Amino acid sequence: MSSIQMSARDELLQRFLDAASTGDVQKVSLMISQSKDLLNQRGEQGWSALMLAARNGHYDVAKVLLSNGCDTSVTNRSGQTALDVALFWGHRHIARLLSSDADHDLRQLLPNRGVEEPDIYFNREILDRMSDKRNDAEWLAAKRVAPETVFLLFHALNPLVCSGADDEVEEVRLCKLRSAAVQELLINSQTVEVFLGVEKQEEDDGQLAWFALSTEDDPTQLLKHKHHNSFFLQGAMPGLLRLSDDDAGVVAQARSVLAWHSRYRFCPTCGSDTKVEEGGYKRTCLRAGCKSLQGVHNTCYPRVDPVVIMLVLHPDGNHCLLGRKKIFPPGMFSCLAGFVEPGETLETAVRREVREESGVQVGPVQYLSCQAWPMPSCLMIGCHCVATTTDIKVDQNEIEEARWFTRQQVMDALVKDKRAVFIMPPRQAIAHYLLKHWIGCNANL
Ligand SMILES: NC(=O)C1=CN([C@@H]2O[C@H](COP(=O)(O)OP(=O)(O)OC[C@H]3O[C@@H](n4cnc5c(N)ncnc54)[C@H](O)[C@@H]3O)[C@@H](O)[C@H]2O)C=CC1
Ligand SMILES: [Mg+2]
Ligand SMILES: [Mg+2]
Ligand SMILES: [Mg+2]
Ligand SMILES: [Zn+2]
Repeated sequence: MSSIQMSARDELLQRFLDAASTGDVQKVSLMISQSKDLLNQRGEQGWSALMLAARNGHYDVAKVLLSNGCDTSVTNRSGQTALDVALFWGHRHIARLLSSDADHDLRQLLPNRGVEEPDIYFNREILDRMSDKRNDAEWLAAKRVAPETVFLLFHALNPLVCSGADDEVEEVRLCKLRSAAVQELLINSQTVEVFLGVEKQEEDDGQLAWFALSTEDDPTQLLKHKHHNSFFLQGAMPGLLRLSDDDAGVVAQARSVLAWHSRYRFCPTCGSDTKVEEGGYKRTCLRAGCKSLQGVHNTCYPRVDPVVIMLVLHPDGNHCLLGRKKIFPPGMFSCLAGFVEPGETLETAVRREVREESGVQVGPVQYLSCQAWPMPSCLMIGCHCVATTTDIKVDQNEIEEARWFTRQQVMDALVKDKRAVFIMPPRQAIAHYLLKHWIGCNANL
């Protein structure tokens, strides 16, 4: 476009951008004092004055632009901020200037850390795991036959529970069987047994031990002469969310270890058969000479998969980003989440998953709390973070929809107000806690 065709406005902007690009501090300052709205305007390919200064290493120009309140989160058509540009071209002093400013402002939006260890579903530990007893075969054998010992029964990873009603939502209790009731199972070589721990108590003597037993046999046969009103809880979600907080913690431990047994029957190193050791906490390869027998290998122990789950806050401090997967119940939106990949920090994983799933770029990240999630064995690492860009581009493979919701909309959903525009994740999910913590609501809703 020739300068003749340009409107006076375009021409003014072009002069301003040229001044920033060539490092003419005086001209930039003068033009801002005459027309402040030039600050965040963008020219060709969406480049702002700050990006051009960052591109060409003009520190003083960047400083003047920032001191006049220039927006550091603006992006060009390639989705780069001025900070990205400065980093790309190696102008570290400008990158430092941009990141310290941007980070400081954005960090102010993160909520206070709050309670160090909130009582989140699945996290309660009513047993002392006593891992030192896992190698004490004699002690374990004595506990196995002690009449008061508690046995929890699982079939296809579903716990045996009791309930007063047939209600689909009512809280259920774990069925605690005594050794007399599980004699047949204990001698069956197909039964997988895991020592869970002893009930927490002061005295050393008379410790009440708990075991989990997993059977492949027909559960209806097993139940014939046993507990009235007992059944295997069907479907991990939402079935497992019907347990009491005490029971949920025990199930988080038992189900994850049993799921590992069901998936790692053979040696992951050579494919040979394995034997169960250490009270159900180790599988050892039976083939002499297998590499897994030399040294310590994590393939022999139960696995835990770290998953980051994050509430992304809008740079305006008043919105948060929630998404929904196709499998969610209608109307429900929740925090974005994703598996941590090898070689990643939690912060990097948060930024990558948010970018992949929503197209939004994330700046500061703050860890809040975590949750055991035994489906089959995740550790949900709950974070708040602040976005530096706000345009949403959803990855349809993972997320059906993602939206910015206002603080008021989250409050309405939390109290189930009739104006609510979405449904909260259930109170048992850490996503619920991340949302509640952001709006500063500590009441147990
Ligand atoms: N407690 C809570 O509030 C919530 C818990 N979750 C849990 O977090 C888990 C991870 O979240 P997603 O969004 O699904 O993760 P994601 O965004 O990383 O995508 C999942 C995909 O990643 C791949 N993947 C990479 N590593 C994997 C691994 N170790 N195991 C299985 N798949 C792997 C698979 O292709 C899978 O389909 C979910 O499976 C869910 O159980 C998710 C949201 C809320
Ligand atoms: Mg993902
Ligand atoms: Mg995901
Ligand atoms: Mg992923
Ligand atoms: Zn092996």
